[in-house]
Amino acid sequence: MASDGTLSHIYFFVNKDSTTTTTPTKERIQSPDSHSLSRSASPASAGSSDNDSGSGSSSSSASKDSALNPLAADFAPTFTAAPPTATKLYEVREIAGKGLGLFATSPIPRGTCIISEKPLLRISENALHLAWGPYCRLSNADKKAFDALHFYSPPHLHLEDASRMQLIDPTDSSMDTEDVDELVADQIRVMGTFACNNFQCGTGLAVFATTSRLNHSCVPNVHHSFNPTIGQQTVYAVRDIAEGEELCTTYLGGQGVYYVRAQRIEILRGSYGFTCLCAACADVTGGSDGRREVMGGIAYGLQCFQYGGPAGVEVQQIPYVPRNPAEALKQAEDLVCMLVGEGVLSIELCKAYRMASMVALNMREYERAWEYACHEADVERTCLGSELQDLVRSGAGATCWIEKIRVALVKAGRAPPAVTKRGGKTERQKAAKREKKMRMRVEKIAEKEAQMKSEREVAKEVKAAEKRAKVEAQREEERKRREYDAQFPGLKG
Ligand SMILES: C[S@@+](CC[C@H](N)C(=O)[O-])C[C@H]1O[C@@H](n2cnc3c(N)ncnc32)[C@H](O)[C@@H]1O
Repeated sequence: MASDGTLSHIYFFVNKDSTTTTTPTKERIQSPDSHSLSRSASPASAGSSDNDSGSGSSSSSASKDSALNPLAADFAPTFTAAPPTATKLYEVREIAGKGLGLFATSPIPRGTCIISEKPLLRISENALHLAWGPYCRLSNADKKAFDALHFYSPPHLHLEDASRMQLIDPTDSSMDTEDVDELVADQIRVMGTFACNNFQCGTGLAVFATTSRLNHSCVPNVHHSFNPTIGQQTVYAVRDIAEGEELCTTYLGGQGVYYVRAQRIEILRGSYGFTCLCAACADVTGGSDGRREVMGGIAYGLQCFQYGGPAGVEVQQIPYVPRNPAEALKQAEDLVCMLVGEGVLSIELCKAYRMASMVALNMREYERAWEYACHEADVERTCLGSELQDLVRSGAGATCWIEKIRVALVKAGRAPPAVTKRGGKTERQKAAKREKKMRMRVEKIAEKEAQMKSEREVAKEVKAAEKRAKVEAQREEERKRREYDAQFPGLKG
């Protein structure tokens, strides 16, 4: 299921070397996700995990402002932990066409920890066929919670074959056919349930009593991840959520945000058996697809600019690779605006801010580097909370990046900007102006992209018409030749 992997590798950009066979993707964008799926078994007993510890709002108006105004200068990172509360912020409800889902029982501010829970059943990656053993060792209560989860058997996993090949000893004559069939059916149920409900959990995969009730949206309002520091799966609100709103995460983590609708439909149907009807998928104007294509292109282009392209490929041949640092900075800023415009507010947004900050630092634009790093830290805290010691240890988190910028500033003989100062009116006006400019630039890019797309379509049409005309002409010639042959049979040949 959707994954950013462990927290410690969330900051890697598009992985140009890895390939997965489960996820049909554009060649340049690879997904590390494992996709899996299912169907509702026992709605009544579902979703009430004792492990859940909801927590109250931690969202400050500072983070709210920066969410609405992603490149605004008036941001102050706060890093305050969400105060824990006993109140459960969601309930499990049935929803037409989706089975069960989680719904907000009160308004949930951005950055709130909604779920924090331990895995129900955990296995190594690529070991679905071995899920039966760990399942059998579950306590009765956990087995009941697992059995209540949705079941789906993705055709490409061939669960029956996997069960018969892996788990049955063909020489065991003590088992009659009925026993074997029953065991196979049980194993299929366990594998299918695991496949459709699992999330990345450290280096393995795990199913959770509550998180596994989250339905998918390509414009998610929550972010899920496994936090190795606390050993729990956490789910945070990435924007303010209204009471009664369904909580949705994305099953297409990482680069999946850059897939266009057709790609997403293929993956979600194949692995989870449903067709997504979220706002992005319902957008028939092609606007969302256009933006996601451009965003994916920019993200990859920036990665190539910063780290180099694939072996043997001239970087400048790759679309969207910026020609110079100034262009790279503009593109990174555009990417931030487009992600926010598209409602993609989690880790890919962190990465875009990091890229903007890195390019700015290379250009010795220290204040901008600092500002974008602070925005990154804000989004990071919103999605992952504040217990991020593992990120600090690995040096991957935003705070470590901010520290690097601070060192660079000191080396350059400049004082680090004050971080706690909230913006005044003029700052807000400046930020609004800047954002307007950005949006105009983004719209221009999208327009250009749409124009190029329509030109490509026209060219395709013309080519198809030419081909049709050619076939028609050949047919006509053939018809005339046959007519002539019929009239003058003696001259045939
Ligand atoms: C991890 S479970 C989510 C909880 C599930 N709805 C339940 O009843 O337990 C994944 C399954 O939920 C359903 N689902 C998830 N997101 C959906 C969506 N956006 N539209 C329709 N069905 C969805 C699909 O049947 C999918 O296989």
